[in-house]
Amino acid sequence: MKQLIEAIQSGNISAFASPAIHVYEASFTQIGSTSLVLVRTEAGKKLIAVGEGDLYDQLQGEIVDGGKAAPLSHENRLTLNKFLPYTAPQAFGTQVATMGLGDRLGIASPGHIQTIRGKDIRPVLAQQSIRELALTGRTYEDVLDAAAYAVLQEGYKDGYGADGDHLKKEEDIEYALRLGFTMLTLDCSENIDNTIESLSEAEIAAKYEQLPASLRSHYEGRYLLAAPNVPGATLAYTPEALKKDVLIYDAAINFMEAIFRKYIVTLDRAVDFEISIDETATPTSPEAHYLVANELRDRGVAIFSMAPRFCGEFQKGIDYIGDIAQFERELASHAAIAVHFEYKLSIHSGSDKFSVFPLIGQYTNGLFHIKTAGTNWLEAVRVVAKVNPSLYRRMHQYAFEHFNEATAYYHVTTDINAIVPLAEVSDADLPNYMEENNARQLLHITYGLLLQAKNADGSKQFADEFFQTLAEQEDVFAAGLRHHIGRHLELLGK
Ligand SMILES: O=C(O)[C@@H](O)[C@H](O)[C@H](O)C(=O)CO
Repeated sequence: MKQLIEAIQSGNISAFASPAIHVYEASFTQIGSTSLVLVRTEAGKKLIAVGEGDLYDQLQGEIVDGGKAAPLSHENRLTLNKFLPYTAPQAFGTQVATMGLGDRLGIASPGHIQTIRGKDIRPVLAQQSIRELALTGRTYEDVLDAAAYAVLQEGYKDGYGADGDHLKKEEDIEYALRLGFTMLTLDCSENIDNTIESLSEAEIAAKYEQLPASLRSHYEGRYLLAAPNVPGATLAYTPEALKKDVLIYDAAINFMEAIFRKYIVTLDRAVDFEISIDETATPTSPEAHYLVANELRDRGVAIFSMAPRFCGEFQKGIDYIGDIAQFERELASHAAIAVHFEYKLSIHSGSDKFSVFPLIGQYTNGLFHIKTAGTNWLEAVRVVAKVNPSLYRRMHQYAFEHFNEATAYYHVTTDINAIVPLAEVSDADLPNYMEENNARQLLHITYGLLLQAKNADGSKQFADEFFQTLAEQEDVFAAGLRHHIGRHLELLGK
């Protein structure tokens, strides 16, 4: 360590070389009289600080050879945020394309930064839903810590976001905001009445008539007397369709407004407020999208992005399923509506939707928000399949045996019996599972079960070996992300 300390003191860390210590040269930073670098040793990653001053004094660590070796702790991350503002998340607003790069493991962000750096799009590195936290056993503190240290490690100073994703409960919104999350994705699925879809026209009319007359005349006056004029959007309301949309979305619109007034308007900082109506059984027609957006604008609710549920299937970790011509027609209207109301269209379950990425880039004019998460986990699984076949086989088999349990969390149409049996696949061919939709979804939605699985003695059945493998293959994992997420960006026109 002494030679490293001397190299840092001289500001010439590129001259330092050691088989036991990998220095992330891009992390080298000088603040006042403190010099700082992030390194990887056999014992894991740590900060090495040299010099004196507030930053040096406030970092918690042990003195080694005249310098300070500090853990990548939550407390030290908060200190770094104070002295290195670029390590704290920021809101981006509606005028720059953004990409959610959900990292369920806390080790993918370096590869994400290497992929996105220099492109006309900004990363939301700290994106996790409460569902993901529950399944991985992580906290939002963990998510922010991992993203901030990755930003330091890569010396990335173009800004990153932190998205409290698919938040339904006020306590979760308060939790994310308290920690400084800069994006909130309000999941309105529990306020959207999907039961309306199964009613007959007569039942819908009868239910609609039970609404207050003032509410009915409000909607009828705004949407039936004249078709909305949104350049690029094809919108036509019929009395029957309007009644259905009012019954499906009115309560959700009230929920959106209530959360906006209670949590967003009262903030002393910018937060990107996203409305998510994608995780519902009801596809969002362009007319329904316009109705929700128009009501929000007239209530003074300003949003950063809206995530409709598109026609067809945006399932996890695999390409679009559906009629691409219909998707294109409706996408044109959805994108035009977003432009009209001055927010970005948000594409959830954006992982691997390669067949429609060019359309999304085209119709949004490159101004969109897209979310990925599962595909980043699957790139880690791909690395394991390549370098640790025994572990992959055990994980695959466990996922197969527990698949039905995982379908409680994610909507998929996977046929696990179509997956080639492990016994018929050589070690060399295991990575090919990541090219097959059913296997991708098998390994995708069971991530929580796999990471939390325990042996009889309480030890982790896979997680420790999984993370050790990924730590040994850090560069392979980053290269895989650069390739795979790079393909996403290329097809999106970035
Ligand atoms: O798995 C989750 O809960 C999230 O990744 C969620 O699916 C996210 O909003 C998303 O769409 C990622 O593609």
